[in-house]
Amino acid sequence: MIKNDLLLKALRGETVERPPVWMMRQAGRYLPDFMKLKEKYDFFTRCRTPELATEITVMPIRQVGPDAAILFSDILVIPQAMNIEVEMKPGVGPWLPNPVRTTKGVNQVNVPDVQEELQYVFDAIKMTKQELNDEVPLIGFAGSPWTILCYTVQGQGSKNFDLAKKFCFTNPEAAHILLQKITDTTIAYLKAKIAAGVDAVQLFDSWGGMLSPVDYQTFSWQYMQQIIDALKNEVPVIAYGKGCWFALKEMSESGAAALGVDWTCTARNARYLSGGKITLQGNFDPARLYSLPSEIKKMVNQMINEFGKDAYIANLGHGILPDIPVENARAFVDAVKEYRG
Ligand SMILES: Cc1c2[nH]c(c1CCC(=O)O)Cc1[nH]c(c(CCC(=O)O)c1C)Cc1[nH]c(c(CCC(=O)O)c1C)Cc1[nH]c(c(C)c1CCC(=O)O)C2
Repeated sequence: MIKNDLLLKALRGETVERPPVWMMRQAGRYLPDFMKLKEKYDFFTRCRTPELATEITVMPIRQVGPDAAILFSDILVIPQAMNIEVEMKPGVGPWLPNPVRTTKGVNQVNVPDVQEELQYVFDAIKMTKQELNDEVPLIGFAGSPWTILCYTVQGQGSKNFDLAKKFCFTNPEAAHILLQKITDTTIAYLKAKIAAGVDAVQLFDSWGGMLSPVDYQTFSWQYMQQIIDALKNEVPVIAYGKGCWFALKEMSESGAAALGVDWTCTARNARYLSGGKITLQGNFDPARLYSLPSEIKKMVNQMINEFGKDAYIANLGHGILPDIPVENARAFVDAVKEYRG
């Protein structure tokens, strides 16, 4: 049904002529047209207006040419829907004026009716699917419960999420109640995204690597696993954990269709740790897109040779940086498309 189904083939582990390619955060600030819209509408207006979310989602498809679209939205629409105020402050990033740091605070957090609170996301998916006209698949996403807890407790971005960890380690009971509420909301949310038409789902555990391997199991992975269990029979799930190479074995046994890896792990190590069969996604250093296009192309070829063309999705190891020239992003995508072994 979908004309370019390379991503879906790779997620099923089928042989492909070349790997599919997309870029995390591809619907974003390195695109001049995105910056024009940013002048007119604030961040959550862009998320909440299906026409704008659709336009931004399709922008990189037309201007850079990856093999999949990812819906323009944010992982923080989930805490918003759970009755936690979230702002996007220009120059600062996410800002939560009333962070959750007590048992009482956790008790005030809702598990909402997602149809009521997040209908705008499902409308954006339906509109985007129409606009894409089955050219490429559409990826839906959510943050991992741990990564959402990080923002909910810390109240903003952080280098080490010290307050989030302090909360988990001093009040684990409340932390687990909060994580379960986020998990339940996320499952309902992603099921509704699938019903609205997304073809695959990615979980972003952007801050999983902040935890020790033991704490990762306790505070992050068990909740990721619940989400994967709930969705894996409906669409392929990609589990991305930044800095989580130590968990690749467990992740490979989870029922996820693919695992995202960052640039600190070699392809050989990632294949070894994940058992050699499961599809892997990654792992170009986003800062390497500052290199000249000719060098980017060389490095991309090397990356594909190391991962192998099958059971592989070419991507960055984390989101694209805001000041990357569009032609460098295009060099990355083109290099994968030109790959011939
Ligand atoms: C941690 C996280 C967030 N949001 C997200 C994550 C997980 C991925 C990752 O780790 O990068 C996920 C996300 N955020 C956005 C998308 C859209 C789809 C895509 O292109 O991948 C996705 C998948 C749009 C966005 N989300 C945001 C922007 C930029 C702000 C803007 O346009 O005003 C975009 C395009 C804002 C945002 N939202 C968040 C942060 C930290 C920021 C600020 C970033 C910064 O200012 O450098 C939280």
